[in-house]
Amino acid sequence: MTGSIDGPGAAGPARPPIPTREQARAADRVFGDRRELADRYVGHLATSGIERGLLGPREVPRLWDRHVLNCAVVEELIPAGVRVADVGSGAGLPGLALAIARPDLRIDLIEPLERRVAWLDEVIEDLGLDHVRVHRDRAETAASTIDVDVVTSRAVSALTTLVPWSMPLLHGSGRMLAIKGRSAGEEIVKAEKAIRRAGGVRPVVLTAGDGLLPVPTTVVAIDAAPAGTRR
Ligand SMILES: C[S@@+](CC[C@H](N)C(=O)[O-])C[C@H]1O[C@@H](n2cnc3c(N)ncnc32)[C@H](O)[C@@H]1O
Repeated sequence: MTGSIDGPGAAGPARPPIPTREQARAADRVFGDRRELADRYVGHLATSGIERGLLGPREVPRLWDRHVLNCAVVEELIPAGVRVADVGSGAGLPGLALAIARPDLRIDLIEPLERRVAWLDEVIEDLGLDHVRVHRDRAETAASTIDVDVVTSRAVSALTTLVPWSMPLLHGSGRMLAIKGRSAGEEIVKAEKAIRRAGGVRPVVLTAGDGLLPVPTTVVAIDAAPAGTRR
């Protein structure tokens, strides 16, 4: 996914895509009475998100399924009322999709690029998402200011790099949830040492959105071991 959703769009502003009947049904289930906010977010992605190069114009027809719904269904893996940090949010995926679905969470978006941070701030204000903050920072330096229960990410880096960036934000308690592709299991094997070194335990491949999306979202979940119990 890295690369295909980035880079300035050559085309002009696009129209927000209308979801198919199946996508609308899934969106109603995931966003409930906040569905209108999700529509508005997709509108931002399809217009200013493309104009300002946060996504490529080819992504417009797949904003609902490949991006917003694919990310929002991860909400089913997140307990009620917890603090969440989204590493490398870009255009707010999965962080803003989760924030729309789950007003009970407190969400910190971590994104180093200024123009992306500015866009995220504007969208958050327009949608009235008071439970979301944006931090202009890199994941590897954010642990001094951020302490959360769940760390999410999508299309940021391979697990070998992502685990040492994400685990410190949990401060020894909680879970990282990384949206991954079909090779999630192989990535876990490759990252075995990095997971152990970062204090991660019980890496598993989960799915979210079963029965809701034609292709459920694949997620790597890794728990944080409390500092005194690490081997
Ligand atoms: C390919 S984009 C993915 C954006 C979004 N997560 C998505 O799935 O659409 C990767 C994002 O990670 C951010 N990033 C790169 N290095 C980072 C770091 N060290 N810490 C936090 N974010 C980083 C980039 O600025 C970019 O927005």
